[in-house]
Amino acid sequence: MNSLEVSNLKIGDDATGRALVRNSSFLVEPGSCTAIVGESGSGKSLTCRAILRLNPAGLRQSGSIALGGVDLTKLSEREMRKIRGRRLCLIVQNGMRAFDPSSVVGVHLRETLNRHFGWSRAEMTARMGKAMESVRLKDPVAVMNSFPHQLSGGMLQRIMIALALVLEPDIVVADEPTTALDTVSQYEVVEQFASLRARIGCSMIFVSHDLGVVRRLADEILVMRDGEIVESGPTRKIFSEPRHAYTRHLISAKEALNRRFNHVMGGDDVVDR
Ligand SMILES: Nc1ncnc2c1ncn2[C@@H]1O[C@H](COP(=O)(O)OP(=O)(O)OP(=O)(O)O)[C@@H](O)[C@H]1O
Repeated sequence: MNSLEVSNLKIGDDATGRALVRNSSFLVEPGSCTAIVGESGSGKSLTCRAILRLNPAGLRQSGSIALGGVDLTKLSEREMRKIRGRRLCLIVQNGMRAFDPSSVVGVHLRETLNRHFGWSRAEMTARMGKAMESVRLKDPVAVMNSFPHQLSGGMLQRIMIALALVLEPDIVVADEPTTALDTVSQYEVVEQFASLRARIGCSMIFVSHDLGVVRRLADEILVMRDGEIVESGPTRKIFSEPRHAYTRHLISAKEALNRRFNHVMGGDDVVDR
């Protein structure tokens, strides 16, 4: 597996001249998980999409993004298409948007696998079926014959994880993949992300507003605010010794919510007033 090194990434809006991501640099080591946290509009999604070169053309971008030493910003669109999916996999917040609503999901899955491997239709179906079972999707054949709107958000995210299991990318970029799910599905999907990493040894970039999820999955954390990385470091250190006032604010807001929840549920914690 390869590392991903983002150096001096700047993204700006040509139309307004606004700086949206300011000089971001970070390294994702092979096999490790880096979480990006920060308030809405801080530049998390733009950073994720920049890695896959999926930002709109109206946004100006500079800096380098090296996957295993190869600068992705220098590749042709044709070369980049071979890397998307096969080596870099994006999982977005709303599973419904990832799929073509007019086809059953099996069509989309086979198209993706067909682009990267020379497998027969039977082999693609067999591999997807096995991966779906391993992410606890019952009856893979029925799932593959369903339209996206017939499946729940949690099922669609698990299908994306199953696809990643088959593709075995170097890096999975997950942009708030659990935000739109109910609590039970969130828990199940987070556990499937953990097991995906353990099974294929991929690295992960995981964007989440949920610091509980971040604590469960991430080795490193980047805290973004107004397009800037204001703090970064190992997860345990960020939680135990947050240096930046904004990071302390994020952590204390999360702890206050936990205390309130425990209080409402009959626990002993005192509620902050
Ligand atoms: N295509 C675009 N053109 C102009 N500005 C954009 C574009 N996409 C995003 N922005 C702006 O860039 C900033 C960062 O957006 P981004 O989507 O990266 O935020 P985010 O941290 O992912 O927020 P959220 O948690 O709400 O998803 C925001 O102010 C947003 O309005």
